[in-house]
Amino acid sequence: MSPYKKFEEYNIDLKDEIKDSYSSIIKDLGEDVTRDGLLKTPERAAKAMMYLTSGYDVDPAEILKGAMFKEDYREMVIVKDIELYSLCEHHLLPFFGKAHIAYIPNGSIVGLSKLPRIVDVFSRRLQVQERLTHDILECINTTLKPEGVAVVIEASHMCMMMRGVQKQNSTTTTSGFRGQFEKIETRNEFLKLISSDLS
Ligand SMILES: Nc1nc2c(ncn2[C@@H]2O[C@H](COP(=O)(O)OP(=O)(O)OP(=O)(O)O)[C@@H](O)[C@H]2O)c(=O)[nH]1
Ligand SMILES: [Zn+2]
Repeated sequence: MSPYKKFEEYNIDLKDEIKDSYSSIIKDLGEDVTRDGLLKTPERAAKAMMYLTSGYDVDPAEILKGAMFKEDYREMVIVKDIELYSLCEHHLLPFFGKAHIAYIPNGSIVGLSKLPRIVDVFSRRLQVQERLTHDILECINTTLKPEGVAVVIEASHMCMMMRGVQKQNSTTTTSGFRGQFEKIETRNEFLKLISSDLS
């Protein structure tokens, strides 16, 4: 049996060490952990953090493998505007935005929902945006073995908004391209399609 859990099966088993650590942090901030509003906060915060990092327990390749279908469609498939929420590994503050994914099948297509699912798995780990982009790209490339794969992520980082340089409107774009998307025409077609509003 796979050692990995599906998110649906992920029933957070509270770790007392994490709860106790949050309790110490709150105390060290000068707060009274015994006051009514804070009494359950260490437990809530621990559960929230455990959920937000639950992607370590899930194997994203298994998610893709579970819904691969033989199909002779060899055009570009794009799933765009996939919302994502992750945690920056430097400050443990959220970064959030959108992922756009495309691939060109090579005999197999993948269930569409599985692409947002792997975005969630890799996002629910301590990340930097560059590695998140690369993780998604490589997972699709090595598991599905498509003719090509492209990933673009646009995100805002709370560590640059709430603190530090305090820039509210800057966004960061990262991208990765493999196979056919290394060709400029294919890459441009993808970039044009993700920036257009076809509705
Ligand atoms: N490349 C990259 N950097 C990130 C990401 N998330 C946060 N950072 C940056 O990580 C860097 C950490 O730099 P440090 O100088 O060690 O930390 P700091 O003193 O808190 O930096 P400031 O945010 O500039 O105040 C900062 O420049 C952050 O903007 C990310 O996803 N990718
Ligand atoms: Zn940060």
